[in-house]
Amino acid sequence: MLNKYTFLAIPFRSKNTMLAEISCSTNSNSSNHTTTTVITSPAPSYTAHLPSKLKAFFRISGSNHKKDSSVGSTNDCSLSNEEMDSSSLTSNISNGSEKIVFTGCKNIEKSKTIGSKFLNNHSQKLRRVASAPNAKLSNNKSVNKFYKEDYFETTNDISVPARILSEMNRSGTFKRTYSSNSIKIKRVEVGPNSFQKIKLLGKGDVGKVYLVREKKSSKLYAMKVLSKREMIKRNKIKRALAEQEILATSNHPFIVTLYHSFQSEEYLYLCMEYCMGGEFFRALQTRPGKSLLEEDAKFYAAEVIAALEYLHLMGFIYRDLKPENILLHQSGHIMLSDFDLSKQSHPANMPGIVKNSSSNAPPSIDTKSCIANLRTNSFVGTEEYIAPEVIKGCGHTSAVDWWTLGILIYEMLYGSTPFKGQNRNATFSNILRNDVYFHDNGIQQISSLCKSLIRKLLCKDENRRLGSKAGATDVKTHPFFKNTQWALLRHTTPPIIPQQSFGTDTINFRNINESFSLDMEGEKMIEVHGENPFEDFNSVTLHHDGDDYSEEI
Ligand SMILES: Nc1ncnc2c1ncn2[C@@H]1O[C@H](COP(=O)(O)OP(=O)(O)OP(=O)(O)O)[C@@H](O)[C@H]1O
Repeated sequence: MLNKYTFLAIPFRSKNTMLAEISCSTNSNSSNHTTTTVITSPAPSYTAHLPSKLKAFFRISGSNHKKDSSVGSTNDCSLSNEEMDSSSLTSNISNGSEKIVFTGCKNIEKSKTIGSKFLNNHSQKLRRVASAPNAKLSNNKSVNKFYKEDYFETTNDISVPARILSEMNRSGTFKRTYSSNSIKIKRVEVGPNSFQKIKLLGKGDVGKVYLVREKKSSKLYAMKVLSKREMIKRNKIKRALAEQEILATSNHPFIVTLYHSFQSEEYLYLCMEYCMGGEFFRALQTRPGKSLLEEDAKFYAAEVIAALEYLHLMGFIYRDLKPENILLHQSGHIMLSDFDLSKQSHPANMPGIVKNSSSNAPPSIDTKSCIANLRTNSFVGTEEYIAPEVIKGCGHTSAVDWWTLGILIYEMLYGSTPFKGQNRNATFSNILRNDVYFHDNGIQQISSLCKSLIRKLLCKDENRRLGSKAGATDVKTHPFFKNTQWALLRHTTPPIIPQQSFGTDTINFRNINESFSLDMEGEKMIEVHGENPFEDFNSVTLHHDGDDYSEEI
């Protein structure tokens, strides 16, 4: 007997399409079942046929639903048997050319059949809008332009509520919603002078990341400041533009949130959610043997897979997965950051459908097809994490992300990467020639299922690598993840809860000396051949529903 039915809706780029993780759990816990489906949700009228909890859950463009449910919560989204009975959860409402089919019923077998039928019949009709941000523009003005006034003045009408939700602080969980309409993009509402610099959190080769406080709201943010001069010198302009686009387009619990992006004469600014827990890398370094227990590693691997699945669906290859780029939210959940090496497919393809031959479970999503047309040649990545096809320089695809996942899982368990050599050439040679070797790490016996997963991810032939057929679905259905409740990840307590940081103490970050200070006074416009090469950098402010939990100091 089915007693819980849980949903996690993830928007696609098109506001009319969602990816929904549907978890059904039965009284006998053994038959837990999770599936992924695609829902197109074009017209508010369809909601009339859905039970009220689902109405709140799928907030569709034009509908006036109360914005009170946290997506994926077992509490607000589990339906009682009566609700399931009374509303006959199967809705198939046609509205002109668009359809919404929501599958679900008390009887899990029936649900599966309906799901399969829908996906088979309608997979060709799912619509996606290529490269359009997953959000509504608040007005028709182009937000792509370089507004001079933006970086001199702070507007007075920032309507960001500054109260802390005590529940959020107690539970440490996310309050944001992740529906397609939960972001509103507006012309940028802040500039460098709107923030007070508190501390340097990290630095890269073209920029620095600061903990800053917004003067008006007293909220803390992480501000990435990129030097235009350095970007021009190092030919990294395109990467900065790509990073802004990916951050502004993404709306996922495991991907760092962007709030503002803007530029001054000499710098680009990305104002992001401050991940108080610091780098996952640092958390790993402080563990015995710099490693995690297998079950704990499985948890982080699952969150990373969920984030990669989303990125691939959006048409992005991440290309730089490593513990340094995984940040920890104060709740302990991961947040992928640093998208300057990511690559976007223009346009992303429609997701395909994978039929599940082994059981009568409904089909799953094929994320591989979303970026099947994207093959790129640049030599990017981090030495120990680079995939063989990148070293060979014969072009690479989204399969590189599954390779890096294999390295990451190995590193989480063994405290080091599998192909590390004495120097760069030795490392590359190991990557190309050596099989992965599982030594005794002296701490725990790694299960054969886990080793099998790693071996399959670290397959040198990208066409035979796990993930090469249907993307994330291949990886998620590996028996190692048999007990993983994909839809409930966000509501699972993470193995490491970062030391609670109070205000600006940055205890989870190492101390970095600031060798030079960013001088924001007296800036000079940077031009190349009389043109502003950063003209296409989007200066925007993004309002997210449910963001009123940010810490106020
Ligand atoms: N949102 C954030 N919250 C907290 N700390 C952050 C955040 N973003 C970045 N950092 C810190 O700043 C460091 C550098 O950030 P990031 O890797 O994005 O910069 P980068 O200049 O692109 O570096 P790289 O040259 O390695 O690509 C991170 O490793 C992390 O310690």
